[in-house]
Amino acid sequence: MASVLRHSAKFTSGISSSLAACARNGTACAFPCHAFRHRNSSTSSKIRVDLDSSTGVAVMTLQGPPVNSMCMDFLTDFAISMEKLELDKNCRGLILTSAVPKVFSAGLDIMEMYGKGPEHATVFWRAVQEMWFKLYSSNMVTIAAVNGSSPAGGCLLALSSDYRIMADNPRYVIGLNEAQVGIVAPFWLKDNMVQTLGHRQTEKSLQLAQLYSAPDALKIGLVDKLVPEEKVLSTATETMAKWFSIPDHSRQITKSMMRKQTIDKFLSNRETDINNFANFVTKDSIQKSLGTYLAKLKKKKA
Ligand SMILES: CCCCCCCCCCCCC/C=C/C(=O)SCCNC(=O)CCNC(=O)[C@H](O)C(C)(C)COP(=O)(O)OP(=O)(O)OC[C@H]1O[C@@H](n2cnc3c(N)ncnc32)[C@H](O)[C@@H]1OP(=O)(O)O
Repeated sequence: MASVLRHSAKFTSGISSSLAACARNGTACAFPCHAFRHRNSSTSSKIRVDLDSSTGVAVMTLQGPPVNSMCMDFLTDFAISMEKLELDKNCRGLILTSAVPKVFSAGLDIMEMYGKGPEHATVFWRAVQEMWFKLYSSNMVTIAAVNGSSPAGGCLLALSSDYRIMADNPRYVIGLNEAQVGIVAPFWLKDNMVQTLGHRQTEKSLQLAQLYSAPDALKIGLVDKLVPEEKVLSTATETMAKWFSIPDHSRQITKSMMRKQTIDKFLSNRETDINNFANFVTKDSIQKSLGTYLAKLKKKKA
């Protein structure tokens, strides 16, 4: 709870923060103040949210270096930001992107799963479920602007969005590589992938823990569009306009109809899924796999 309060994202007026910035720099404000009239920003330790009320588009920027890994603070910030945006009548669409060079998100923070007891595993997994659930069931149009590598939990963010745009860079990878880490994608994430790629492709992707380069991800339909890196965000904004041309109520009902089965299955198995995770991740054999994987990640640098 303390952590929730500490990291509670505070929406502040864009006008006052811009003026404050000008005042801090001791410079005349370069932008006319009306340019900020409709902007609201919130920043927490891991996530920044900028909502332009005049367009109805919020940009959520992941800003947790070195790799935007999803630790408890990240998950808490994410849930709070989503709740605020969902309740904000001025917000119709959300773009997810990263401020960390070359990485969209490295997925779950492995340190949150390594060397921790079942109580921590329970709290952590509930927060992971909540992140997926809030995004997957969002009323907003959600677009992932994937401007870097996006393995595992990073791919989860993309998969649960309505549309995925990725930087056209063959060095960036995306996919669910959980099996490589010695863990298993939960059923709701597997279902989410099946809906996107189909059963056969998902089976191969998950069993082989495949990470696809951006061009390969486009080929199999894991992402919808590739654009040069500097155009990822602007393309996401243009794409949003197309989705906004459909009336919200009919688009939202259609989305919820398409996703209902997966959501219902998740909700009725949520507690079992948490218990399975806590039992699974605290097993000696799984801890050993996680330790080996972590060591490999560290060794990469040496
Ligand atoms: C019946 C049983 C069923 C029960 C169900 C059980 C469920 C079990 C669990 C299911 C969980 C599924 C859902 C999701 C899982 C995950 O997300 S697991 C995480 C997987 N992620 C990865 O494998 C990515 C690993 N990282 C990388 O590949 C690279 O870091 C990168 C993202 C491509 C970036 O590369 P680069 O820019 O070269 O950075 P690095 O030098 O590699 O890393 C910088 C530092 O960050 C550390 N780090 C990287 N990733 C993570 C991470 N995910 N968690 C924690 N830390 C990470 C890395 O070690 C470096 O650290 P330092 O060396 O200390 O600087």
